[in-house]
Amino acid sequence: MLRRYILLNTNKFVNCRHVSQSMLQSTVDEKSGIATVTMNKPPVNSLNLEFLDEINTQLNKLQKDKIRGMILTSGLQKVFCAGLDITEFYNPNPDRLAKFWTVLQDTWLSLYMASFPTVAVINGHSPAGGCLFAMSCDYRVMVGPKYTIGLNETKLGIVAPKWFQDTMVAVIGQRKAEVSLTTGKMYTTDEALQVGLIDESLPDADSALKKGTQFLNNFQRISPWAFKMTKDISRQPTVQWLIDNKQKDLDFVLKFMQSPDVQKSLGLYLQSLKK
Ligand SMILES: CCCCCCCCCC/C=C/CC(=O)SCCNC(=O)CCNC(=O)[C@H](O)C(C)(C)COP(=O)(O)OP(=O)(O)OC[C@H]1O[C@@H](n2cnc3c(N)ncnc32)[C@H](O)[C@@H]1OP(=O)(O)O
Repeated sequence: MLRRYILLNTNKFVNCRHVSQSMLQSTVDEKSGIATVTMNKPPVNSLNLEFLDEINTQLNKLQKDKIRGMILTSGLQKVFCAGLDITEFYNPNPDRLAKFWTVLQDTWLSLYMASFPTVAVINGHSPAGGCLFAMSCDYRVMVGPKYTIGLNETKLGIVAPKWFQDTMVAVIGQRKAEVSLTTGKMYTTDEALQVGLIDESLPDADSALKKGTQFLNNFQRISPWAFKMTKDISRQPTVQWLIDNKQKDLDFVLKFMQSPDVQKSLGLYLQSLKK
């Protein structure tokens, strides 16, 4: 493995393994075994087929490398992740859409059930799929106060799939999730903290990264096996539906996304984004 000194987001030089450099940068601190995975796909880290594939491959690699923890963050100025790339849904090629959705399912399962502890350092806006990724980590630290986070699918005229919804229920509870999902609510950092969607709010990215690292350091004294078993038991009810219904979920999406009404809503939403 290539060893070198590189500059991390913390502006400190640390001795680390440099794992990859493309849309995703991943570094592992040799001493702590903590990986920092930085999404860097301008302009907004939207999740298309290729990007998701890269994220999933990296998560699987980190698992094999037996890292001790992971921070997921963004290298962009003001966006953590804009969610799924809407152009994957608009006038889709059915074969590509099927691949895209399958890789999304797999990436979510890899992240949600990661064998190592994970922290999302949310250093920018985090709508829809971006919020799903953040909620799938074990801890969320968000840079405030100006960014927003939430599952806004209804505002696009689409529906958050059951496993997106269940992930939110697991974080903020049934009642709050229901109101949040039906209204497509995007929370400010303060609101997200109040409702329990994030665990901490920090004024800048450096202190958020430090806080995330502090959280991961808790696990130095915890057996990785005990951690993983506990997480599996806790998260099993949320993942089991997708594990049992991957094909049904895919069939739903293929049908739903090719319906004229949904295409019309998506077209209007894309236009409004371009404006
Ligand atoms: C029985 C029911 C079963 C249901 C089965 C169906 C299930 C379907 C589920 C579908 C689930 C979807 C989840 C999603 O993630 S959908 C994506 C939702 N994302 C958003 O709504 C975010 C939209 N973006 C923004 O709000 C903003 O861009 C931002 C993130 C706040 C950043 O703002 P900023 O001002 O910095 O940037 P711009 O808005 O100017 O954007 C720059 C360019 O990027 C393009 N863009 C933005 N977001 C996306 C995106 N998600 N996908 C593709 N492209 C995106 C934007 O158009 C600009 O492009 P331009 O430079 O060409 O103008």
